[in-house]
Amino acid sequence: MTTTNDNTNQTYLIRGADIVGAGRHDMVLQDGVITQLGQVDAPSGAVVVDADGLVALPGLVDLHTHLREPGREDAETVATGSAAAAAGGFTALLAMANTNPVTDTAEAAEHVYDLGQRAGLVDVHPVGAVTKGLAGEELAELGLMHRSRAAVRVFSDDGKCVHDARLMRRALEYVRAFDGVISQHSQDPRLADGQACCHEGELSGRLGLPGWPVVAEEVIVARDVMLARHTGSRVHVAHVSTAGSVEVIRWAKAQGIKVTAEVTPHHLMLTTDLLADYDPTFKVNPPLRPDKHVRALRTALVDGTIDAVATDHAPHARHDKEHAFAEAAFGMLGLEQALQVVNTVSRVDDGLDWAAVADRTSAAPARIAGLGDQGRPLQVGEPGNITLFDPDARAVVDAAASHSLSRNNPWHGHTLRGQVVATFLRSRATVLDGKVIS
Ligand SMILES: NC(=O)N[C@@H](CC(=O)O)C(=O)O
Ligand SMILES: [Zn+2]
Ligand SMILES: [Zn+2]
Repeated sequence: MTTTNDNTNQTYLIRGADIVGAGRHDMVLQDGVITQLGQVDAPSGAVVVDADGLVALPGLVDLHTHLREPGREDAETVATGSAAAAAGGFTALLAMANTNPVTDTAEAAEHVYDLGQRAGLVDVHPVGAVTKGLAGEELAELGLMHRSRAAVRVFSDDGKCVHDARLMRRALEYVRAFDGVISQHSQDPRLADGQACCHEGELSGRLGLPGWPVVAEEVIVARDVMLARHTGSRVHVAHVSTAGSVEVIRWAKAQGIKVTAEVTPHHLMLTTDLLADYDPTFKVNPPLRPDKHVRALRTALVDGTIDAVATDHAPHARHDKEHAFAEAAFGMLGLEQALQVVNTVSRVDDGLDWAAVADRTSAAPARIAGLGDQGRPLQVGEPGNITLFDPDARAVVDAAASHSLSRNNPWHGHTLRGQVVATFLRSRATVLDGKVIS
């Protein structure tokens, strides 16, 4: 699918948005940047967007997206994933390396980068694999990927844990030279064996499903923060799911260790008891956890122990997902509902104000990934990367209405709060009136 945008030079006047960090103002977007802020007259030829009652946030940045191209274009392509991202208010995403072939060379990274440019709806930044083929045996070409056109800065074997401590140490040392970061899928393969498919606890016993214990995650988080301390490098904990991991990260940050962390929308809201019907939609890695962990994750997001919300958008084709629970693929969609979930959760808890939402969904992930022109405050002269969000809308999620090629949407049928109304990428509308512009 080719996407054509003929609105590149269009000027927009966003009328009366509640601009995070700036108050209620009009905003003019032109030539890639915010050119005016305040009470302004419509420049000639400007498209006026009535933003009364809408919040303007810096465009969202996702540290953790699975686009399935190359290899599984039946589940997602760079173009369809980009459309889902734009619809969700994103202006940039990091595309995980577990494609086929794996993104473990400069050429592979440039290929994904170019597909993102061609789709033109969000900035697609490929994540590079830490080890060749994600096999956990030999470091991939980290330096070459960084020096490529794709300028890779985030590396991850996500889907698999870099469990060899010596390899993890070497990877951390390697990326320090260019302020890169290793994003770890924290899961000890000996504590969470190949059969495990849900949280180990009272429910897994009752359902007769092999579970994996919280400690399988926590031992790797603990090990990695010590390796980060030893090397002075940056480690990022992907999809934190347990209260114990939060404690370790909180401690490590207090020591000045360079650790950052992300939590997914689903781990902020959904709990393990959804598995009672053996619905594989809710099968995900790491697994949904009991309420006690969900509460710890929310608290950690509010107090900043967890830096960012990241979707772990993991599309899967029907024939991989619609199986008996034990055989179904791990993963769920997340791009289109992420901001709605954060809005829903933070309304309930009353913990996150809009400045904090903007930080956790945009500024912090942009900083972690080293994306200089994303996550910037909404001020004159800054890039026009903006999401307009209606915080009070209520929408019933319909999986069939997704831009994703896949339908494994855990929010299907849920009523969530809020709705993305418009998204602008460097002043160009990628979404208007809730519709992706293609
Ligand atoms: N999250 C998942 O359950 N699945 C991810 C891999 C991963 O993030 O570990 C996938 O690629 O499908
Ligand atoms: Zn993972
Ligand atoms: Zn993932």
